[in-house]
Amino acid sequence: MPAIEVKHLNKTFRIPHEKRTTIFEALTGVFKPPTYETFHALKDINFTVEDEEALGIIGVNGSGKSTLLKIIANILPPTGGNVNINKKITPFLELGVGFQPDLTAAENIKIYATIMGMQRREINDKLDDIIEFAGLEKFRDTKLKNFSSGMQVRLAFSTAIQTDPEILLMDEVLAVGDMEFQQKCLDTLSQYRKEGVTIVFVSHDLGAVRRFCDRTLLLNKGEQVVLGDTGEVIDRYVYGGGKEASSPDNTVSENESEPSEIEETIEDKASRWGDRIVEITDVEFYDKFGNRGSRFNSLDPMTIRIFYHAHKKVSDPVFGISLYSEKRENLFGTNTELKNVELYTIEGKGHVDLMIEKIPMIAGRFLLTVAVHTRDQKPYDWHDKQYFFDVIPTCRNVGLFEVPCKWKI
Ligand SMILES: Nc1ncnc2c1ncn2[C@@H]1O[C@H](COP(=O)(O)OP(=O)(O)OP(=O)(O)O)[C@@H](O)[C@H]1O
Repeated sequence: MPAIEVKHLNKTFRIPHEKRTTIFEALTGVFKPPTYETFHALKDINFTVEDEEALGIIGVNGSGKSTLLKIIANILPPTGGNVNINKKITPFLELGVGFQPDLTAAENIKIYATIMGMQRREINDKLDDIIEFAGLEKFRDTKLKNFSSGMQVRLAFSTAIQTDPEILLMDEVLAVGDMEFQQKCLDTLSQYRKEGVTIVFVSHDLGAVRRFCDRTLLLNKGEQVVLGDTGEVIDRYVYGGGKEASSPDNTVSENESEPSEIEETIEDKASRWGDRIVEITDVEFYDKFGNRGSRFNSLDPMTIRIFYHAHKKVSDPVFGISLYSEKRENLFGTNTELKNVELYTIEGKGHVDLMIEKIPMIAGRFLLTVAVHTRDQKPYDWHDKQYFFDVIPTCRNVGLFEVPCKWKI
Protein backbone atom coordinates (compact mmCIF):
# COMPACT_ATOMS: atom_id res chain seq x y z
CA MET A 1 0.00 0.00 0.00
CA PRO A 2 1.47 3.43 -0.87
CA ALA A 3 2.31 5.70 2.06
CA ILE A 4 0.48 8.66 0.48
CA GLU A 5 -2.18 8.72 -2.24
CA VAL A 6 -3.25 12.01 -3.79
CA LYS A 7 -6.26 11.79 -6.11
CA HIS A 8 -7.73 14.54 -8.28
CA LEU A 9 -6.69 17.16 -5.79
CA ASN A 10 -7.94 20.71 -6.34
CA LYS A 11 -7.53 23.80 -4.23
CA THR A 12 -9.12 27.16 -4.86
CA PHE A 13 -8.76 30.28 -2.75
CA ARG A 14 -11.39 33.03 -2.66
CA ILE A 15 -9.74 36.41 -2.93
CA PRO A 16 -11.92 39.44 -1.99
CA HIS A 17 -12.18 41.88 -4.88
CA GLU A 18 -12.59 45.19 -3.25
CA LYS A 19 -11.05 46.55 -0.16
CA ARG A 20 -12.88 49.32 1.69
CA THR A 21 -10.19 51.61 2.91
CA THR A 22 -12.10 54.78 3.86
CA ILE A 23 -15.02 55.27 6.24
CA PHE A 24 -17.09 56.61 3.32
CA GLU A 25 -16.41 53.48 1.28
CA ALA A 26 -17.24 51.33 4.27
CA LEU A 27 -20.54 53.15 4.83
CA THR A 28 -21.63 53.31 1.21
CA GLY A 29 -20.50 49.79 0.57
CA VAL A 30 -22.19 48.32 3.57
CA PHE A 31 -25.17 47.05 1.60
CA LYS A 32 -23.09 45.81 -1.29
CA PRO A 33 -22.16 42.18 -0.87
CA PRO A 34 -18.42 41.69 -1.19
CA THR A 35 -17.33 40.07 -4.44
CA TYR A 36 -14.69 37.41 -4.71
CA GLU A 37 -12.34 36.11 -7.32
CA THR A 38 -11.55 32.43 -7.40
CA PHE A 39 -7.91 31.49 -7.62
CA HIS A 40 -6.98 27.94 -8.61
CA ALA A 41 -3.85 27.14 -6.59
CA LEU A 42 -3.89 23.40 -7.43
CA LYS A 43 -5.55 21.74 -10.42
CA ASP A 44 -6.19 18.01 -10.59
CA ILE A 45 -3.02 16.73 -8.89
CA ASN A 46 -2.58 12.94 -8.85
CA PHE A 47 0.31 10.91 -7.46
CA THR A 48 1.30 8.31 -4.92
CA VAL A 49 4.34 8.16 -2.68
CA GLU A 50 5.48 4.61 -2.05
CA ASP A 51 6.61 3.36 1.32
CA GLU A 52 10.24 4.39 2.04
CA GLU A 53 10.31 6.57 -1.05
CA ALA A 54 11.59 10.17 -1.11
CA LEU A 55 9.55 12.43 -3.37
CA GLY A 56 10.73 15.92 -4.30
CA ILE A 57 8.30 18.70 -5.18
CA ILE A 58 9.76 21.54 -7.21
CA GLY A 59 8.46 24.54 -9.15
CA VAL A 60 8.88 28.28 -9.37
CA ASN A 61 7.51 30.60 -6.65
CA GLY A 62 3.75 30.43 -6.39
CA SER A 63 3.42 27.15 -8.28
CA GLY A 64 1.53 25.53 -5.37
CA LYS A 65 4.20 23.47 -3.57
CA SER A 66 3.47 24.70 -0.05
CA THR A 67 -0.28 24.53 -0.59
CA LEU A 68 0.07 20.90 -1.66
CA LEU A 69 2.20 20.04 1.36
CA LYS A 70 -0.23 21.78 3.73
CA ILE A 71 -3.12 19.76 2.32
CA ILE A 72 -1.15 16.52 2.74
CA ALA A 73 -0.36 17.60 6.33
CA ASN A 74 -4.06 18.27 6.92
CA ILE A 75 -3.37 21.92 7.75
CA LEU A 76 -5.50 23.07 4.79
CA PRO A 77 -8.63 21.34 3.48
CA PRO A 78 -8.75 20.52 -0.24
CA THR A 79 -11.52 22.00 -2.41
CA GLY A 80 -11.84 18.77 -4.38
CA GLY A 81 -10.29 15.30 -4.53
CA ASN A 82 -8.71 13.53 -1.61
CA VAL A 83 -5.51 12.52 0.14
CA ASN A 84 -5.03 9.15 1.87
CA ILE A 85 -2.25 8.85 4.41
CA ASN A 86 -1.44 5.33 5.49
CA LYS A 87 1.27 5.95 8.11
CA LYS A 88 2.19 8.31 10.92
CA ILE A 89 2.92 11.70 9.41
CA THR A 90 5.23 14.35 10.87
CA PRO A 91 5.03 17.69 9.13
CA PHE A 92 8.06 19.96 9.36
CA LEU A 93 5.94 22.84 8.15
CA GLU A 94 5.36 26.18 9.74
CA LEU A 95 8.08 25.24 12.17
CA GLY A 96 7.85 27.11 15.44
CA VAL A 97 4.11 27.80 15.32
CA GLY A 98 3.07 27.86 18.96
CA PHE A 99 6.36 29.25 20.29
CA GLN A 100 5.91 31.64 23.20
CA PRO A 101 8.08 34.78 22.96
CA ASP A 102 8.14 35.35 26.72
CA LEU A 103 9.42 31.88 27.55
CA THR A 104 13.04 30.74 27.32
CA ALA A 105 14.45 28.43 24.65
CA ALA A 106 14.42 25.46 27.04
CA GLU A 107 10.83 26.13 28.11
CA ASN A 108 9.69 26.47 24.52
CA ILE A 109 11.34 23.19 23.58
CA LYS A 110 9.37 21.43 26.31
CA ILE A 111 6.06 22.84 25.09
CA TYR A 112 6.85 22.31 21.43
CA ALA A 113 8.04 18.74 21.97
CA THR A 114 4.82 18.01 23.85
CA ILE A 115 2.80 19.36 20.91
CA MET A 116 4.88 17.14 18.61
CA GLY A 117 3.81 14.14 20.73
CA MET A 118 6.90 13.45 22.85
CA GLN A 119 6.69 12.22 26.46
CA ARG A 120 7.93 14.45 29.32
CA ARG A 121 10.78 12.08 30.27
CA GLU A 122 11.94 11.73 26.71
CA ILE A 123 11.98 15.51 26.37
CA ASN A 124 14.08 15.97 29.52
CA ASP A 125 16.55 13.34 28.29
CA LYS A 126 16.90 14.99 24.92
CA LEU A 127 16.85 18.65 25.94
CA ASP A 128 20.62 19.13 25.83
CA ASP A 129 20.92 17.37 22.48
CA ILE A 130 18.20 19.55 20.98
CA ILE A 131 19.87 22.75 22.14
CA GLU A 132 23.27 21.54 20.97
CA PHE A 133 21.95 20.52 17.56
CA ALA A 134 20.45 23.99 17.15
CA GLY A 135 23.82 25.48 18.13
CA LEU A 136 22.09 27.56 20.81
CA GLU A 137 23.87 26.39 23.99
CA LYS A 138 24.57 29.96 25.04
CA PHE A 139 20.93 30.94 24.64
CA ARG A 140 19.32 28.13 26.61
CA ASP A 141 17.78 30.52 29.16
CA THR A 142 17.26 33.46 26.81
CA LYS A 143 13.70 34.48 26.11
CA LEU A 144 12.58 33.64 22.61
CA LYS A 145 11.61 37.22 21.79
CA ASN A 146 15.33 37.97 21.66
CA PHE A 147 15.96 35.27 19.03
CA SER A 148 16.25 35.98 15.32
CA SER A 149 13.73 34.17 13.10
CA GLY A 150 16.55 31.88 11.89
CA MET A 151 17.41 30.91 15.48
CA GLN A 152 13.75 30.13 16.15
CA VAL A 153 13.45 27.86 13.14
CA ARG A 154 16.69 26.09 14.10
CA LEU A 155 15.26 25.47 17.54
CA ALA A 156 11.98 24.18 16.11
CA PHE A 157 13.74 21.96 13.58
CA SER A 158 16.06 20.51 16.22
CA THR A 159 13.05 19.68 18.39
CA ALA A 160 10.98 18.27 15.55
CA ILE A 161 13.68 15.83 14.42
CA GLN A 162 13.59 14.13 17.82
CA THR A 163 10.19 12.68 16.97
CA ASP A 164 10.06 9.35 15.27
CA PRO A 165 8.50 10.00 11.89
CA GLU A 166 7.23 7.41 9.43
CA ILE A 167 6.35 10.02 6.83
CA LEU A 168 8.23 13.28 6.91
CA LEU A 169 7.01 16.41 5.15
CA MET A 170 9.67 19.08 4.75
CA ASP A 171 9.16 22.51 3.27
CA GLU A 172 12.25 24.49 2.43
CA VAL A 173 13.80 24.09 5.88
CA LEU A 174 17.18 24.06 4.22
CA ALA A 175 16.82 27.72 3.39
CA VAL A 176 17.26 28.46 7.07
CA GLY A 177 20.47 28.84 9.00
CA ASP A 178 24.09 28.92 8.06
CA MET A 179 25.98 26.37 5.98
CA GLU A 180 26.87 24.31 9.02
CA PHE A 181 23.26 24.04 10.14
CA GLN A 182 22.09 23.26 6.61
CA GLN A 183 24.63 20.44 6.49
CA LYS A 184 23.25 19.07 9.76
CA CYS A 185 19.74 19.14 8.28
CA LEU A 186 20.97 17.26 5.22
CA ASP A 187 22.72 14.70 7.42
CA THR A 188 19.48 14.21 9.33
CA LEU A 189 17.62 13.77 6.09
CA SER A 190 20.18 11.15 4.96
CA GLN A 191 19.78 9.33 8.26
CA TYR A 192 16.00 9.25 7.85
CA ARG A 193 16.42 7.94 4.32
CA LYS A 194 18.62 5.13 5.59
CA GLU A 195 16.05 4.29 8.23
CA GLY A 196 13.38 3.97 5.55
CA VAL A 197 11.33 7.03 6.44
CA THR A 198 9.04 8.14 3.60
CA ILE A 199 9.92 11.72 2.72
CA VAL A 200 8.15 14.47 0.80
CA PHE A 201 10.62 17.27 0.28
CA VAL A 202 9.78 20.70 -1.13
CA SER A 203 12.81 22.72 -2.08
CA HIS A 204 14.27 25.25 -4.46
CA ASP A 205 17.65 23.60 -3.85
CA LEU A 206 17.76 21.31 -6.87
CA GLY A 207 21.11 19.84 -5.75
CA ALA A 208 19.52 18.62 -2.51
CA VAL A 209 16.46 17.32 -4.38
CA ARG A 210 18.76 15.44 -6.73
CA ARG A 211 20.65 13.90 -3.80
CA PHE A 212 17.70 12.84 -1.73
CA CYS A 213 14.69 12.23 -3.91
CA ASP A 214 13.97 9.12 -5.95
CA ARG A 215 11.21 10.79 -7.91
CA THR A 216 10.24 14.42 -8.35
CA LEU A 217 6.99 16.21 -9.09
CA LEU A 218 7.25 19.47 -11.02
CA LEU A 219 4.42 21.96 -10.53
CA ASN A 220 3.72 25.04 -12.60
CA LYS A 221 0.87 27.45 -11.90
CA GLY A 222 -0.88 24.80 -9.83
CA GLU A 223 -0.64 22.16 -12.53
CA GLN A 224 1.26 18.90 -12.46
CA VAL A 225 3.81 19.28 -15.29
CA VAL A 226 5.57 15.96 -14.80
CA LEU A 227 6.29 13.31 -12.19
CA GLY A 228 9.28 11.07 -12.79
CA ASP A 229 12.84 10.10 -12.03
CA THR A 230 14.48 13.08 -10.28
CA GLY A 231 17.50 13.39 -12.58
CA GLU A 232 15.29 13.20 -15.65
CA VAL A 233 12.80 15.80 -14.37
CA ILE A 234 15.52 18.28 -13.40
CA ASP A 235 17.68 17.83 -16.49
CA ARG A 236 14.91 17.71 -18.97
CA TYR A 237 12.23 19.96 -17.57
CA VAL A 238 14.09 22.51 -15.47
CA TYR A 239 17.31 22.95 -17.41
CA GLY A 240 16.37 21.36 -20.67
CA GLY A 241 12.75 21.92 -21.59
CA GLY A 242 9.36 20.33 -21.06
CA LYS A 243 7.17 17.39 -21.77
CA GLU A 244 5.16 18.90 -24.58
CA ALA A 245 8.44 18.67 -26.32
CA SER A 246 6.58 17.09 -29.19
CA SER A 247 7.87 13.80 -30.40
CA PRO A 248 11.51 13.28 -29.74
CA ASP A 249 13.47 13.04 -32.89
CA ASN A 250 17.06 12.16 -33.26
CA THR A 251 17.71 14.16 -36.35
CA VAL A 252 19.55 17.39 -36.72
CA SER A 253 17.56 20.15 -38.35
CA GLU A 254 17.89 20.35 -42.10
CA ASN A 255 18.66 24.01 -42.29
CA GLU A 256 21.39 23.68 -39.74
CA SER A 257 24.65 24.65 -41.31
CA GLU A 258 27.61 22.34 -41.53
CA PRO A 259 27.91 20.47 -38.26
CA SER A 260 30.83 21.73 -36.21
CA GLU A 261 33.80 19.45 -35.68
CA ILE A 262 32.62 18.94 -32.14
CA GLU A 263 29.19 17.75 -33.20
CA GLU A 264 30.62 15.71 -36.03
CA THR A 265 32.79 13.56 -33.81
CA ILE A 266 30.32 12.92 -31.07
CA GLU A 267 29.18 9.36 -31.40
CA ASP A 268 25.95 9.53 -29.51
CA LYS A 269 23.55 11.76 -31.43
CA ALA A 270 21.26 12.09 -28.46
CA SER A 271 17.75 13.41 -28.47
CA ARG A 272 16.51 16.72 -29.65
CA TRP A 273 13.14 18.16 -28.58
CA GLY A 274 11.08 21.25 -29.12
CA ASP A 275 8.84 23.13 -31.52
CA ARG A 276 11.93 25.03 -32.79
CA ILE A 277 10.23 28.41 -32.89
CA VAL A 278 13.60 29.42 -31.51
CA GLU A 279 16.19 27.09 -32.94
CA ILE A 280 19.67 26.48 -31.59
CA THR A 281 21.74 26.50 -34.77
CA ASP A 282 25.22 26.01 -33.36
CA VAL A 283 27.29 25.90 -30.20
CA GLU A 284 30.91 27.00 -30.12
CA PHE A 285 33.58 27.03 -27.43
CA TYR A 286 36.22 29.79 -27.16
CA ASP A 287 39.42 29.93 -25.11
CA LYS A 288 40.93 32.91 -23.26
CA PHE A 289 42.38 34.35 -26.50
CA GLY A 290 39.03 34.15 -28.28
CA ASN A 291 40.14 31.15 -30.36
CA ARG A 292 37.52 28.56 -31.12
CA GLY A 293 38.37 25.03 -30.00
CA SER A 294 37.40 21.96 -28.12
CA ARG A 295 40.41 21.51 -25.78
CA PHE A 296 40.89 23.80 -22.82
CA ASN A 297 43.37 24.16 -19.99
CA SER A 298 42.00 23.49 -16.55
CA LEU A 299 41.50 26.73 -14.57
CA ASP A 300 41.48 28.86 -17.76
CA PRO A 301 38.56 31.05 -18.80
CA MET A 302 36.22 29.68 -21.45
CA THR A 303 33.15 30.94 -23.29
CA ILE A 304 30.27 28.83 -24.54
CA ARG A 305 28.47 30.60 -27.39
CA ILE A 306 24.97 29.46 -28.30
CA PHE A 307 23.74 30.58 -31.73
CA TYR A 308 20.01 30.80 -32.24
CA HIS A 309 17.46 31.63 -34.88
CA ALA A 310 14.10 32.92 -33.59
CA HIS A 311 11.69 32.30 -36.46
CA LYS A 312 9.25 34.86 -35.03
CA LYS A 313 9.15 37.40 -32.22
CA VAL A 314 9.57 35.55 -28.93
CA SER A 315 9.30 37.10 -25.47
CA ASP A 316 11.21 35.99 -22.38
CA PRO A 317 13.07 32.97 -23.77
CA VAL A 318 15.32 31.13 -21.33
CA PHE A 319 18.67 29.70 -22.45
CA GLY A 320 20.23 26.96 -20.36
CA ILE A 321 23.08 24.48 -20.22
CA SER A 322 23.80 21.29 -18.32
CA LEU A 323 27.25 19.83 -17.94
CA TYR A 324 27.91 16.10 -17.67
CA SER A 325 30.89 13.88 -17.04
CA GLU A 326 31.76 11.32 -19.66
CA LYS A 327 29.86 8.81 -17.53
CA ARG A 328 26.84 11.06 -17.96
CA GLU A 329 26.67 12.18 -14.36
CA ASN A 330 25.15 15.63 -14.18
CA LEU A 331 27.75 18.01 -12.76
CA PHE A 332 26.18 21.41 -13.15
CA GLY A 333 23.27 23.19 -14.72
CA THR A 334 22.22 26.79 -15.03
CA ASN A 335 20.05 29.01 -17.16
CA THR A 336 19.46 32.68 -17.83
CA GLU A 337 16.38 32.71 -15.58
CA LEU A 338 18.25 31.22 -12.64
CA LYS A 339 20.93 33.88 -13.13
CA ASN A 340 18.27 36.62 -13.41
CA VAL A 341 19.25 37.52 -16.96
CA GLU A 342 16.31 38.90 -18.98
CA LEU A 343 16.40 38.45 -22.75
CA TYR A 344 13.13 40.40 -23.23
CA THR A 345 12.24 39.85 -26.92
CA ILE A 346 14.31 38.09 -29.56
CA GLU A 347 13.72 37.72 -33.29
CA GLY A 348 15.94 36.49 -36.13
CA LYS A 349 19.49 35.29 -35.67
CA GLY A 350 21.72 35.98 -32.69
CA HIS A 351 23.81 34.41 -29.99
CA VAL A 352 24.17 34.30 -26.22
CA ASP A 353 27.43 33.68 -24.37
CA LEU A 354 28.02 31.83 -21.15
CA MET A 355 31.34 33.01 -19.76
CA ILE A 356 33.17 30.69 -17.41
CA GLU A 357 35.79 32.53 -15.40
CA LYS A 358 37.89 29.48 -14.51
CA ILE A 359 37.22 25.95 -15.70
CA PRO A 360 37.04 24.09 -12.36
CA MET A 361 37.35 20.59 -13.84
CA ILE A 362 40.84 19.09 -13.63
CA ALA A 363 40.82 16.80 -16.62
CA GLY A 364 38.60 14.73 -18.86
CA ARG A 365 35.91 14.92 -21.47
CA PHE A 366 32.70 16.76 -20.63
CA LEU A 367 29.34 16.60 -22.35
CA LEU A 368 27.02 19.54 -22.69
CA THR A 369 23.27 19.90 -23.06
CA VAL A 370 22.10 23.20 -24.50
CA ALA A 371 18.49 24.33 -24.50
CA VAL A 372 16.17 27.24 -25.09
CA HIS A 373 12.68 27.18 -23.61
CA THR A 374 9.85 29.32 -22.30
CA ARG A 375 9.61 30.42 -18.68
CA ASP A 376 6.97 27.69 -18.33
CA GLN A 377 9.59 25.13 -19.36
CA LYS A 378 8.10 24.42 -22.77
CA PRO A 379 11.06 23.70 -25.01
CA TYR A 380 11.78 25.58 -28.20
CA ASP A 381 14.89 23.53 -28.86
CA TRP A 382 16.71 21.11 -26.64
CA HIS A 383 19.96 19.39 -27.61
CA ASP A 384 20.68 16.68 -25.09
CA LYS A 385 24.39 16.03 -24.51
CA GLN A 386 25.14 16.78 -28.14
CA TYR A 387 28.35 18.70 -27.53
CA PHE A 388 31.58 18.01 -25.77
CA PHE A 389 34.95 19.50 -24.93
CA ASP A 390 38.13 18.22 -23.29
CA VAL A 391 39.93 19.67 -20.30
CA ILE A 392 43.70 19.29 -20.02
CA PRO A 393 45.22 19.24 -16.53
CA THR A 394 47.38 22.20 -15.51
CA CYS A 395 47.86 21.26 -11.88
CA ARG A 396 49.00 18.20 -9.96
CA ASN A 397 45.82 17.69 -7.98
CA VAL A 398 43.72 14.67 -8.71
CA GLY A 399 40.00 14.09 -9.16
CA LEU A 400 37.32 15.70 -11.25
CA PHE A 401 37.30 19.20 -9.79
CA GLU A 402 39.74 21.73 -8.45
CA VAL A 403 38.48 22.83 -5.04
CA PRO A 404 39.88 26.20 -3.94
CA CYS A 405 41.72 25.33 -0.71
CA LYS A 406 44.93 25.85 1.29
CA TRP A 407 46.89 23.75 3.77
CA LYS A 408 47.70 25.44 7.08
CA ILE A 409 50.34 24.04 9.41
N1 LIG B 1 -4.47 31.57 1.84
C1 LIG B 1 -4.34 31.93 0.58
N2 LIG B 1 -5.21 32.78 -0.01
C2 LIG B 1 -5.09 33.15 -1.29
N3 LIG B 1 -4.11 32.71 -2.13
C3 LIG B 1 -3.21 31.88 -1.61
C4 LIG B 1 -3.26 31.45 -0.24
N4 LIG B 1 -2.21 30.59 -0.03
C5 LIG B 1 -1.54 30.51 -1.20
N5 LIG B 1 -2.12 31.29 -2.14
C6 LIG B 1 -1.70 31.44 -3.53
O1 LIG B 1 -1.59 30.16 -4.10
C7 LIG B 1 -0.46 30.12 -4.99
C8 LIG B 1 0.45 28.98 -4.59
O2 LIG B 1 1.09 29.31 -3.36
P1 LIG B 1 2.16 28.36 -2.66
O3 LIG B 1 2.61 29.07 -1.43
O4 LIG B 1 1.58 27.02 -2.52
O5 LIG B 1 3.31 28.33 -3.75
P2 LIG B 1 4.79 27.78 -3.63
O6 LIG B 1 5.05 27.00 -4.87
O7 LIG B 1 4.97 27.09 -2.33
O8 LIG B 1 5.62 29.12 -3.65
P3 LIG B 1 7.03 29.49 -2.95
O9 LIG B 1 8.07 28.72 -3.68
O10 LIG B 1 7.13 30.97 -3.17
O11 LIG B 1 6.90 29.12 -1.50
C9 LIG B 1 0.20 31.49 -4.91
O12 LIG B 1 -0.20 32.27 -6.01
C10 LIG B 1 -0.32 32.07 -3.62
O13 LIG B 1 -0.39 33.47 -3.69
